Amino acid sequence: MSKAIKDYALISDCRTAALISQQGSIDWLCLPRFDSEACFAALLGDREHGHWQIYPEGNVRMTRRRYRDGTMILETEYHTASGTVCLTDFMVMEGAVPQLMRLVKGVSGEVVMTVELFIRFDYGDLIPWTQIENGRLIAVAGPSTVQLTSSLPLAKPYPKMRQQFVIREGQWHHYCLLWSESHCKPSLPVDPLAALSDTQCWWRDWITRSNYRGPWRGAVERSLLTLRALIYEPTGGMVAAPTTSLPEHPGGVRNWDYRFCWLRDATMTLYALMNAGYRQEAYAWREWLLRAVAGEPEQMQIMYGLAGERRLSETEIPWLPGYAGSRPIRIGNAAYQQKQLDVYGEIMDAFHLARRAGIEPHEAGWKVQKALMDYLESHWDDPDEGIWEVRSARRDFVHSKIMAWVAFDRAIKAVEDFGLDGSLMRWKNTRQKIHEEICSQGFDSGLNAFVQSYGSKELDASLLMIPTLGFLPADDPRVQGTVKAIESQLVRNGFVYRYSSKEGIDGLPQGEGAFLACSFWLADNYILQGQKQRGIELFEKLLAIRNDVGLLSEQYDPEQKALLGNFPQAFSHVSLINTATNLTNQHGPALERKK
Ligand SMILES: OC[C@H]1O[C@H](O[C@H]2O[C@H](CO)[C@@H](O)[C@H](O)[C@H]2O)[C@H](O)[C@@H](O)[C@@H]1O
Repeated sequence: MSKAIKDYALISDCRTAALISQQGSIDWLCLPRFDSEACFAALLGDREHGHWQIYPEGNVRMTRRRYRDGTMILETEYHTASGTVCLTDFMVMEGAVPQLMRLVKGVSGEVVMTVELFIRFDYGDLIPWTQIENGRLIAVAGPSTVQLTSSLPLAKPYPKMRQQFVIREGQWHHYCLLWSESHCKPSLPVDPLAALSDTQCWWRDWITRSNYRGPWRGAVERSLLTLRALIYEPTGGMVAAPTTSLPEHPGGVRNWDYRFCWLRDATMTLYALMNAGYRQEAYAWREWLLRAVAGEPEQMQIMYGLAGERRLSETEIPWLPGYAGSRPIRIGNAAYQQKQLDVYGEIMDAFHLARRAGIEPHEAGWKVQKALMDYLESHWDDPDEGIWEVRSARRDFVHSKIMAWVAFDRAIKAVEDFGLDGSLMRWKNTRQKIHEEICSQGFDSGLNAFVQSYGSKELDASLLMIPTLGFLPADDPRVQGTVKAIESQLVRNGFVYRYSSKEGIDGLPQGEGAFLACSFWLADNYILQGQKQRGIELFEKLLAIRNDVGLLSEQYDPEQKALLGNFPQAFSHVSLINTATNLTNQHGPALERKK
């Protein structure tokens, strides 16, 4: 049976990441990159699809987990009848190759520990050739070698490695799993305690650069660290989440691969990081973006691989049973071929925010922005698949049109406020035309609300972003009407669903959870409307559903009280940071981006 998603914690070396259960089992690890094949895939199948567990033998009375302050180093303490043991898990930062370190420390008494290692390459399918060589376990298959070293002698690995050892108060042992290319000689593992200290310094140096000082500092810093953990250090690209196919509905088909860089998710992340004072990441992201979108504007994609790869073809993996039986398991994401007009607005907004934050302008950057604007001038009125990436017919999504308006608005501001050259009059005319069109075709006076697409009677929670984007103020009656309508139709148990779950709305079978980012956006609206206390209540309700180590997935089932969808998801953590910033800013929301 699948463990609850909330049972997992994340460790990362900003190249790849692992998910570790409360029971000390690493059930998800792709090597060497976030988007590589998994060598532990028990998350989407059974233990035999690959896992690595270190756990006390016998009865565990209590388990306590936490990250070391300001780091992505996980400490899990197991209290048993005979003693207490602490397992410290982390990925080594800045190692030559990915290395996952596990330290076992005796805290009190003595505890018998069991170690079980089952390496299966290619998402649980490929049985590696495994042997013990010079005290090291070496597993080879195709392009990858995984090597395990330890302070303890290793047991024979056929078909899996299973061993026990006793740990007494004050003792410690370690295991190190190291990846290398199979045609190369495996690298030497680093010293575990030196690696622990260096990795701790790396994360703490990073988090001390945060300028958030409000009352939700713990939650904000954990979210910032999570976002940082999802940035692929070698290129500056960022994955939406480190997993594939964690379902939006248990047993359902809404299972997607999120191990790619969405321009939308990345620009929103950049916004949150810039607000928190992280400029270096903004520079790295800008360079990544300029490389990824280089070329003809009409060939720009809505998402790319970590290094800007363009072909992300979606395939299904038939051999994995899926999380809670949720199939198919998808590798790749067909959304890369979609048209989503909002990304132009996201990019123009991100560059605008960077200019406002004093990040020095970039000549090539403005050239790219102007080329995108040229393209958008003749395409803003095209129908598209929209922010939610519907897999049905293209429509005139109101959110997409609003983001087209944002693109022109920020281009105009680049000329007016920052002295850049551009077609000011033409852009102003188009901005006005889009605004008028949205207000006449995207607003339903019967519902007194903006609707999902032109002529539709459906609501859409993406429209909660209208005031934060500066399209209309929060006290505009049409915005207030939209918030009211969303409250009455899309809010259940206090959580916001992104749109109606009616058959045919998005081309997929029904059934998904409340969308957490949308729930944070509702809190933003309360704050903008001056209802700060209501905003705080909703925000704290959302904080309460984070798991024990502060992580959120994409969606939530309020009835089952279960996190759903890929985990942890950047979108949710970005929204948490933004709402906290909004609430903390005494002089009004920081999120009003129009200025
Ligand atoms: O639910 C349908 C779609 O779900 C995914 O998209 C969602 O995640 C993206 C990454 O975080 C986000 O940018 C998008 O707004 C969300 O709707 C999936 O990637 C799509 O293929 C799928 O159609």
